[in-house]
Amino acid sequence: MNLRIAIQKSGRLSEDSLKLLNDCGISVKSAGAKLRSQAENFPVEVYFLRDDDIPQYVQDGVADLGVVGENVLYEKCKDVEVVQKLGFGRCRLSLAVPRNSAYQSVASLEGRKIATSYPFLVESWLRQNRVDAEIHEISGSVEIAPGIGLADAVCDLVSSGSTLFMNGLQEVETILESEAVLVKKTELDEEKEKLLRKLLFRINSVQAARKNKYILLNAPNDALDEIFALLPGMKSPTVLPLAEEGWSSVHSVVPEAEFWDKIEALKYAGAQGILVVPIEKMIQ
Ligand SMILES: Nc1ncnc2c1ncn2[C@@H]1O[C@H](COP(=O)(O)OP(=O)(O)OP(=O)(O)O)[C@@H](O)[C@H]1O
Ligand SMILES: O=P(O)(O)OC[C@H]1O[C@H](OP(=O)(O)OP(=O)(O)O)[C@H](O)[C@@H]1O
Ligand SMILES: [Mg+2]
Repeated sequence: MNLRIAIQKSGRLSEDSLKLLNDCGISVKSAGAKLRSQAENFPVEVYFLRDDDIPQYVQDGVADLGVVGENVLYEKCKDVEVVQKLGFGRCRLSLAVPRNSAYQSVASLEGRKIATSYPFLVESWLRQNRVDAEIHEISGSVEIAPGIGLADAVCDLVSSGSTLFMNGLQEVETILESEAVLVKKTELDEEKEKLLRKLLFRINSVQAARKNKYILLNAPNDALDEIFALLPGMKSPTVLPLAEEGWSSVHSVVPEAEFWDKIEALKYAGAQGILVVPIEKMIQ
């Protein structure tokens, strides 16, 4: 019995999808000419596919699970269940117009032509905003459209904004924020659900580890109370005496997001020799 997982063959999500599986202790080789790969140490088989096809494959039960961007998932409207957000492939689906155009509000799109690979999402957004515009569907290189007279505006994915900039466009509306998600077929049999729970336990440990750092520092004993207040840790900090009288070593876990603020406060409280170490897995 295998869990069959569909991931993107080559593109923006491929490397992170494979890394996630590998960090979960599931060793899979990247896609070569071979488009199926059996993991060595977990009952998982990986299918390497075009990302657009993944929601359909999971809906049909050809694959049990898939890793896909929310942008593709919501465009395709397939009947699959989102199991977990994965924290990579972050981008937004945005409307953009030529930099020299006099865009003022959504109403400026009335009667205009919009080039996009996301006709369903754009259509729904236009309807919500009560704007009537024409959609011209193209499958790639969308940002070229206004420059060659194909459309007045585009709706495409943006992350750094450099593709828009290089093509003389400016972002004017965000219609969807997106990241990669793990999706599953709505009804899986009990044995596969059990494997999925096992996989999710590992994914959660990997994600928690990525969001936290292990911190070690030395501090004079009279500063410890203030330092403990800054470092709640998973339960409470570990404290070990140093060979030098009156000093201790403190170990704890700090969320990545609060990290720099904490370090400043710790130094101010008297901490020295602060070491910060990545965590490989974190089981809470
Ligand atoms: N610039 C970006 N930054 C971050 N994530 C992105 C970016 N562009 C796309 N993505 C995410 O990665 C997914 C795959 O993007 P990619 O450009 O590799 O797709 P593609 O060209 O359609 O690939 P395929 O050949 O599999 O159909 C997108 O659907 C989106 O979720
Ligand atoms: O805001 P930016 O950082 O410039 O990213 C945006 C670009 O990234 C994606 O294309 P990608 O580079 O993946 O190529 P593709 O069109 O072949 O999918 C997307 O379709 C945009 O064109
Ligand atoms: Mg695609």
